[in-house]
Amino acid sequence: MTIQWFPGHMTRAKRQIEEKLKLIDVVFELLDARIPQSSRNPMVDEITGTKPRLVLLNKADLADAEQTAEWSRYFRSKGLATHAIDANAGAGVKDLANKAKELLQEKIQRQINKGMKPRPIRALIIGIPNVGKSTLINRLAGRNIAVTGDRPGVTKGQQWIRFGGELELLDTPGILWPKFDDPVAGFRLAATGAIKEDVLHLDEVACFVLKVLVESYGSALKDRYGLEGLPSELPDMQAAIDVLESIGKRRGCIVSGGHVDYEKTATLLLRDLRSGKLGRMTLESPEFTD
Ligand SMILES: Nc1nc2c(ncn2[C@@H]2O[C@H](COP(=O)(O)OP(=O)(O)OP(=O)(O)O)[C@@H](O)[C@H]2O)c(=O)[nH]1
Repeated sequence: MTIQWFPGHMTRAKRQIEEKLKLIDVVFELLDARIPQSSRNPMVDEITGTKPRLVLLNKADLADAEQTAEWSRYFRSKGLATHAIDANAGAGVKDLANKAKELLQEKIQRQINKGMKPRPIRALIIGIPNVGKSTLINRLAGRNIAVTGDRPGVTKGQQWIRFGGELELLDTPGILWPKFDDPVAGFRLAATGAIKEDVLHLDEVACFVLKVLVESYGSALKDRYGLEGLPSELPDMQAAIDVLESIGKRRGCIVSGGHVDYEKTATLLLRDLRSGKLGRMTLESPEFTD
């Protein structure tokens, strides 16, 4: 679901997360592994403060594995522990308790030294819309539980979900707003489906995607649509439209008069990208973000 964010919403969302932080030991910051920087809330450091945090690169099954490794190195260089997961299929999810334990080692050791039995670690999942918060909560819970009531401004009784004997999770995630002020981040968010398609023009999003794909994943693009003579980069919008047109022709996205239906072609391209049919792809690299 995409929420329209206004300053009032942001303040409320921030306050709601700050309330939840009082209850927990560790934050699981969920990012989309295909766009780790663009799917990051711009105020997350400020909001989470000194609370121990684990960055989870979700949808890793759709991302370029080499790039995910690069991003993990990047976050580690910033002092943030990172772990790649696929909340849908469950890959990496069972390691979460151990990862959280590693982060809280000193605190746990102090409890043991005092002769106390360490209690389960309490965690909160936070992230922007569509990043996979509910999917991860449901996977950890081992069943579908309702979390949709936790929209900013909607209050709901909170419960703990037990995962094994060592981890407890708040059943309502913290919802953060995505980046708005950076137009390129906006295109990346639209490309992966994190923001609604009617916010940005579909064909513009498709042209943005094509530019990235031609430059980084040209052979996958060629193979998928049987394209010939694909350039190694797209210097301008017209060059991207030309590729979109070739795809439209190859896929029979034609309207009366024999013209290419750009919207239909753009929809097809974005559907293929989001479902992984084009292969595993990451749309931004860490070296460009600092
Ligand atoms: N391929 C893949 N898809 C995923 C993964 N995690 C979540 N999804 C899909 O991403 C979409 C959004 O997941 P949700 O769990 O609803 O995301 P959310 O963060 O709770 O979204 P909001 O309710 O809008 O805040 C769904 O179609 C999920 O099936 C993953 O690791 N891999």
